[in-house]
Amino acid sequence: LKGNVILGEPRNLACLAKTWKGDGSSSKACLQEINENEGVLLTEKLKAVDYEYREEVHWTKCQGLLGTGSFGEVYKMEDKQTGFQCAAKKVQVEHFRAEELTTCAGVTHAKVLPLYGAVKEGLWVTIFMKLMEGGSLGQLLKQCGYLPEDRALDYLSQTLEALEYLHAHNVLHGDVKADNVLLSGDRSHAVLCDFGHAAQLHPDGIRNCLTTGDYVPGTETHLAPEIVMGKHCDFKVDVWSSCCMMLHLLNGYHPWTQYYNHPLCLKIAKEPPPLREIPPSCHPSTVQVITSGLEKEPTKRASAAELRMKTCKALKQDLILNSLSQPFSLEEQEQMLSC
Ligand SMILES: N#Cc1cccc(-c2csc(Nc3cc(F)ccc3O)n2)c1
Repeated sequence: LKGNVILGEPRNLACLAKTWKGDGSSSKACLQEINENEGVLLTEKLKAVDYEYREEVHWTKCQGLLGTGSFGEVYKMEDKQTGFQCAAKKVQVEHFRAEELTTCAGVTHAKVLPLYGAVKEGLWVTIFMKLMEGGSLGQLLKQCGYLPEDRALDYLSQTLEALEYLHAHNVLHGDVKADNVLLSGDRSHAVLCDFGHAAQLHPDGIRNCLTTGDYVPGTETHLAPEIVMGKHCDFKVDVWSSCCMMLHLLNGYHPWTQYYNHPLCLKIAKEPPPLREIPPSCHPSTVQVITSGLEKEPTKRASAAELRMKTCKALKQDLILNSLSQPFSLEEQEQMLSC
């Protein structure tokens, strides 16, 4: 069995990933394809052996399912040689989008989940990422129902930090939601993950239409009006989604779902923004944040950078007014005030 798995650089992974386009699953699924093993590992902690990196041979899943990502399930895995553990998402080749890797391969930012590499083995692509002990924000929400206002603001602020960086690098995430925000063990740090719906926008500012080509829209309840109307889209679609996530964090349910049945896209296009879903208990500065991010007209909508500033101001207001009631550690309060 020959393999072609190397220790390499993000750019090597980005160009190899483009050859993994889904059409391999058509006529070319010959025997050679089934046993093919190629990829790029970006860290020494994952070690290929004689250019091979195969499941059960060089790495193995440990414990159960961590979660479900876009187009594939996520497992905790262990490298058999080094004992290093990380997260791994297995995607069938025909559902694999090269953008999942090309958009985030070269990205290093404190609020974006680090990529450790990706390997194709037969008809499967496995993507390796840093393990986040705290699980996803979506899982935290399922456990505790909904979040207090300042915790929600803090996670929104960290998500907007990631979006600010990605947008500055012409990357649109495309599926911002609580399930794609992962937490550190103590749940104080949040990182954005899962670039399965990401797109690289051309910096010349011409807005792209996301409903053409192989683009698969993100989560319906979080889709911006311009996407459901098939209009040209830009980074502002992520800002809209981040405020849909904020409503989800505060209420414990996705926007629109308490008022309408599926398909929701017609309502998202026709109805005013779901501002009535902002809890009445929210501080005016928090209302202002969500209102600025849920502007239907993208040109009027706040950018990720602008919304992060507003979120930080709201946090400071909230913290000062509520500092006694929230059981935040002093370190956490300092972290929030520093944002
Ligand atoms: N660690 C971890 C962990 C725990 C729970 C959910 C997730 C999760 C949700 S989407 C997600 N995507 C993802 C995970 C990978 F390992 C590699 C590529 C991915 O797109 N992961 C990760």
